[in-house]
Amino acid sequence: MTALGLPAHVRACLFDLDGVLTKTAVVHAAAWKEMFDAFLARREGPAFRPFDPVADYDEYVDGRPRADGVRSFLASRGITLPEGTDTDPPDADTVQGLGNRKNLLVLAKIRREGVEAYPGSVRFAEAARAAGLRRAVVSSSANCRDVLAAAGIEDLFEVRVDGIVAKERGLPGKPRPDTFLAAAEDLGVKPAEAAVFEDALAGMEAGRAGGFGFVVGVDRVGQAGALRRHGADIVVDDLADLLEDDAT
Ligand SMILES: O=P(O)(O)OC[C@H]1O[C@@H](O)[C@H](O)[C@@H](O)[C@@H]1O
Repeated sequence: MTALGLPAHVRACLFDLDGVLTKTAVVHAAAWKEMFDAFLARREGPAFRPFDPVADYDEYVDGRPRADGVRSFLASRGITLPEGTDTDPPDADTVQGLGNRKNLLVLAKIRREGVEAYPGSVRFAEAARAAGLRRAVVSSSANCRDVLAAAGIEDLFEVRVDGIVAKERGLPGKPRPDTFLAAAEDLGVKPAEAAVFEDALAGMEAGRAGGFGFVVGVDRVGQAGALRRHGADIVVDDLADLLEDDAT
């Protein structure tokens, strides 16, 4: 293990964004809940079963590209909607319309509340840079670039593979490993030389499926066991826990 708490063969770090670098997983979860609950109430009446912002979010939505999250949660309730197109208005009951509605809610929340980076993640990424490790952000979010900029941390990363880049390159999102593999390739390292940092179960699966050198589960919500079952080699509460000078 190195001073960064990583195996010696690791030459690059591939960081998820929401919930790993920035405190935005809860913002996404709240926006998903607001959108799905309004949709379910309209469709099923007042006795509808609400979206659970922990269990449903983790299982069906977290870490996946936006439209995949819509489809996957609706499928869990036995609902299929027409796909629509990405220009659908936010009141259209299509997969894309629901996704657009949720995105407006996320953007409004981010505008209102701003974006904060986790201080421990910033210190870890700075330590990785100082140690000569390559660094990428790998996020399903189409808002990744704006969130990095709002948190003031975009300069810490050499490569960004996000929802927009994935769409341009035709890469399937997490839980498939393709976006992480593309980031490793862009950084010039083999998957076995890269460590993946993820808080989402879908991200863990992507890390395992891609044959990466080390998979770090970041547990912000008390799901360490599930992260391990989905592929984490190690689980930490915060990236600062990996730094030698923070070890107790
Ligand atoms: O809707 P966006 O910003 O493109 O993000 C897609 C997904 O990005 C992931 O990073 C989040 O974990 C999900 O909650 C989110 O739905």
